[in-house]
Amino acid sequence: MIAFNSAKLANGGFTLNADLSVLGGTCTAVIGASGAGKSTLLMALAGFVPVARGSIHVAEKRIDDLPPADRPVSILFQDHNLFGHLTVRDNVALGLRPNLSLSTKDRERVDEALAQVDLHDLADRRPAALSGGQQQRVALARTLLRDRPVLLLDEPFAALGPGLRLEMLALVARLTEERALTTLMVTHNPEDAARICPQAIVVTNGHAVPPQPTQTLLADPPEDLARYLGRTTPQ
Ligand SMILES: Nc1ncnc2c1ncn2[C@@H]1O[C@H](COP(=O)(O)OP(=O)(O)OP(=O)(O)O)[C@@H](O)[C@H]1O
Repeated sequence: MIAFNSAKLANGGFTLNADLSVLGGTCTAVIGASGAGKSTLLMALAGFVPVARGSIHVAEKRIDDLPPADRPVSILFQDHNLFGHLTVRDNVALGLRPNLSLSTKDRERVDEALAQVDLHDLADRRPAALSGGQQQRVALARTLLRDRPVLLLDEPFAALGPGLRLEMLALVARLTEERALTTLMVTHNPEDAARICPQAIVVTNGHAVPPQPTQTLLADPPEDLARYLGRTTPQ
């Protein structure tokens, strides 16, 4: 479980207030207009945006005073930063050992992560010989190897076609359940949010609003969310 306690997040000159908690073991969407502060919320959890007031707890433990590397968090971005000269297996192994010096046990864990994202048959290929969706799965396997209980996804599948996007969403939903992860997913696509996230946080007017049921929110959105979703009728 994640809790932002009367937190004021200071991203340069931009401030976001968050006083909310997120259920563990499930996927929660983060939605709102461009520039509203969705990435700011995720980056504060990961330790790249400072908390000027209040605190952040994960599973009852205060984390906002920890350096990024010590936080129970891993992040997947849209730009997955794979290394072109390394095989799929080595790109994944980097999540575990940055110097690629692997023990037998490490190798087993890498193979396990590859199997979880159905990439074991492609482990010896280089990223250029993979589709966009397969590349994103390599990045996801590397993220999973970090074995952190909180998974942050910042518009990870925006560049993928509809079929691959649905495939990746299903994979995230499955891994969230299997590993009892607390997943926060920033998305501009309400259908993606509704598909795998029972609850959604709306970021608007300098505030992250506590999670509400996604279906209800999208069926009857407040005015500014309706405007963002393009559902307002012109006057
Ligand atoms: N380093 C920074 N210094 C000052 N302002 C920043 C910095 N980074 C982001 N901002 C501002 O903070 C606000 C929130 O940015 P953020 O990236 O969190 O929004 P977002 O909701 O994720 O947007 P998008 O959907 O476009 O990715 C924006 O107005 C942005 O211009």
